[in-house]
Amino acid sequence: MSFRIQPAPVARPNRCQLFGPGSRPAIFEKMAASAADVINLDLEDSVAPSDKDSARANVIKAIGDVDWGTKTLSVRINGLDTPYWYRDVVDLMEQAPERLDQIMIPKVGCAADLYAVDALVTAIERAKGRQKVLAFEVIIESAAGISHVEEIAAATPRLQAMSLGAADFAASMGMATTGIGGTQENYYMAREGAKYWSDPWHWAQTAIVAACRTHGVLPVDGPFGDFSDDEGFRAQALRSATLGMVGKWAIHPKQITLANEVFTPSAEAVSEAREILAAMDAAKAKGEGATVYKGRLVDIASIKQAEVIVKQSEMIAG
Ligand SMILES: CC(=O)SCCNC(=O)CCNC(=O)[C@H](O)C(C)(C)COP(=O)(O)OP(=O)(O)OC[C@H]1O[C@@H](n2cnc3c(N)ncnc32)[C@H](O)[C@@H]1OP(=O)(O)O
Ligand SMILES: O=CC(=O)O
Ligand SMILES: [Mg+2]
Repeated sequence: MSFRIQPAPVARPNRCQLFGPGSRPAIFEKMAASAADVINLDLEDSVAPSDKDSARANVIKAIGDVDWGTKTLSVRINGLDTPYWYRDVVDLMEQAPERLDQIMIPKVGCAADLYAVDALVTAIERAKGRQKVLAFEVIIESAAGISHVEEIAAATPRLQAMSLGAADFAASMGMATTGIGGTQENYYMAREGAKYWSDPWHWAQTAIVAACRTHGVLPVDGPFGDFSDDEGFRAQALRSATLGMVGKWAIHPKQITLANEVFTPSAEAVSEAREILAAMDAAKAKGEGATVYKGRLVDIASIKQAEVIVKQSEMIAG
């Protein structure tokens, strides 16, 4: 065990991140009125190259004009492999009001990618006298990104959240699928004539969670493309929550309720966590480090597990 204390991530709800193309301003008010914790106005892959300039202008106007309430407001800029990203950063930082909370940097492949964006953002913040420190979030969605995930998580104190982007990740890894997230038909074990489906995203998710938890960054599950498949979305989200992720993207409004349900600890889970804490208080009062709760072992590690659930529920309740 390291003597270093694991840093806590930013204390804000991040159960659902709702995406919408910057080229579709008609939905901005609907996004603002939604129950998502985070809004991602997209300048990247949902915007056609011919619309990049107008989408950027739409987004900058909407940051000031729309009432985003208490939501975390984020803009996904274009990747560093494109000619668009520097203009995204310069125009957002020079023209958008300080209501903008963070930018999402896609297709990050190494820590130096974040160093470059940080340098540009820092220079403009100083030049323009911006008071609010812009936060960053990143998408791990390439072979390089997952290979360097730990150095990316440590790259800058601006970094608040990291998502797995299943679509680009699958493409970069050469995975034989066009599905965005969820169960993959051909990823199964066979035994005695039956198929047992496994989870091809699991290893990347756990790598992201470990890197994030080491460096105090929120780990988030990215898109689930088939928005007609509620059961598939819920199963994917439940797996992500079980692994330690705090939320999931919605690429259609009908996914918001599903994400919020999964990533809000249930009343039963919170009440059981509180009972475990009470059982351990009673054990400690008797000088014991371990006791029995509902027929199973609970000990000092169980206190930390229970506190994760209680703290998450208290933070969401505000
Ligand atoms: C792999 C990745 O990078 S994912 C991230 C990038 N992708 C995106 O941002 C895509 C986000 N989603 C969308 O653009 C759209 O939801 C689409 C294209 C998938 C579907 O759009 P539509 O065909 O309009 O969906 P649909 O007809 O079911 O919409 C139902 C209602 O929700 C609204 N709506 C649709 N998408 C959104 C959204 N993202 N946010 C808020 N409201 C929305 C529609 O305007 C419509 O409203 P109405 O009932 O008042 O008319
Ligand atoms: O950007 C997201 C993805 O899945 O790709
Ligand atoms: Mg992507």
